[in-house]
Amino acid sequence: MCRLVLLRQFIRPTTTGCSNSSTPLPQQQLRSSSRAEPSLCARRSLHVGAASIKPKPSTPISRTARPATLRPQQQQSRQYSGIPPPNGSVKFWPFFLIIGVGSLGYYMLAQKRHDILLPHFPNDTEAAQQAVHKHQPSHSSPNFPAVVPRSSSQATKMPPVSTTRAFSASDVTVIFVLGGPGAGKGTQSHRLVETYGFTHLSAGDLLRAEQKRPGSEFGELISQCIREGAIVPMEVTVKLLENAMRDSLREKSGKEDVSGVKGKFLVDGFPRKMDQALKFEQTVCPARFVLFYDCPAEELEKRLLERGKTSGRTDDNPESIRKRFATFVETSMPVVDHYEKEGRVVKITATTSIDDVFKETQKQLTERLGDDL
Ligand SMILES: Nc1ncnc2c1ncn2[C@@H]1O[C@H](COP(=O)(O)OP(=O)(O)O)[C@@H](O)[C@H]1O
Ligand SMILES: O=c1ccn([C@@H]2O[C@H](COP(=O)(O)OP(=O)(O)O)[C@@H](O)[C@H]2O)c(=O)[nH]1
Repeated sequence: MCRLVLLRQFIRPTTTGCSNSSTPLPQQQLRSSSRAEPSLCARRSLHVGAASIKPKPSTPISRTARPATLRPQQQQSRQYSGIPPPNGSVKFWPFFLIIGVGSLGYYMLAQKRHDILLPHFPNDTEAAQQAVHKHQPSHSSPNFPAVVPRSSSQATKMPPVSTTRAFSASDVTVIFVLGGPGAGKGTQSHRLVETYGFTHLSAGDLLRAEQKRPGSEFGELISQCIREGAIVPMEVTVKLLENAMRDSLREKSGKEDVSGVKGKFLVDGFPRKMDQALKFEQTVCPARFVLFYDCPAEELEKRLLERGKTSGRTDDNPESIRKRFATFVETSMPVVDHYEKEGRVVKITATTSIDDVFKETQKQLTERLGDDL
């Protein structure tokens, strides 16, 4: 894909040039940077070592050269350092007391920090994903996203993901809407809602709403992922989408049980990672196809910086944009490639005007969906 090539060219110099980038560093880069650190340390210690082991003029001290007797002042000071007290017992308890109190203080501080901090989010995006994936899905909170209080012993748990499909593809039409950040997914989705009555589910909007929800167990995790341009663990996003679909069908039908209720959904900005794609199609509903808005990085960046003037989003800034581009190329494009191999991608050039992009979208959807549109 020529646009992809452009995007890859665009991000390469920035991602490889920044050492504190949150995007996944190529393994080689990681390895070389970890090799560089010891050598820096080695240089430092060499420097210190050279100073400390500088040979002093040798003045051999022979036993015979020592003064035979100590002056009274010296004798007194030695009583406090080396010579045992008159009663013969050395007092060790103050040392034990200090060590004991110090250890207890350190332990309490460590416990407190452990409770306050969410899973440590390292700079490397892939490492961050691994860190959060260590938290296994909980099988005891079926009403996610419910208010799950964080007790001191409770780590962040992922919501459960069901193993059967929540909706039937014969009732529900799902179209994934993908494209780089700022490609116009949201803009085109809104138009499609107005014209065809789709239900628009933006994964990013759902995550931002969950982030703000008082008592959300995932708020801090989501906020960190979004700022870092990383992908929130799929359990969270898949469950949010499933819940939103169910809510929409319930609202539409006025029934609690939504089996047999028809609906058509634009799932915007999802799936951004292969695991999400597979999990959603296995457990929620298979997608009909992917609407992919193709746009070069230069244009995306221009649009995002413009949007950032008014969006209030924590990730519409140059640093986060760079990270999002890298995540898009490395993690999300393989999803598009996967669906393309299956003949399930409808590619639309997103560089023309909003109206023209929409006309092209309508044309393609009509061809694909026919009466279902
Ligand atoms: N075809 C287009 N031409 C110019 N600007 C566009 C176009 N499509 C969207 N935009 C603008 O670009 C910005 C990003 O669009 P948006 O739909 O929010 O992108 P996404 O949902 O893909 O992140 C918005 O400010 C929007 O008005
Ligand atoms: O399935 C998703 C969709 C979004 N995000 C996060 O939400 C951010 C914003 O996504 P959105 O689709 O709102 O914005 P875009 O980047 O497309 O402009 C992304 O960078 C990710 O951090 C995520 O983790 N999983």
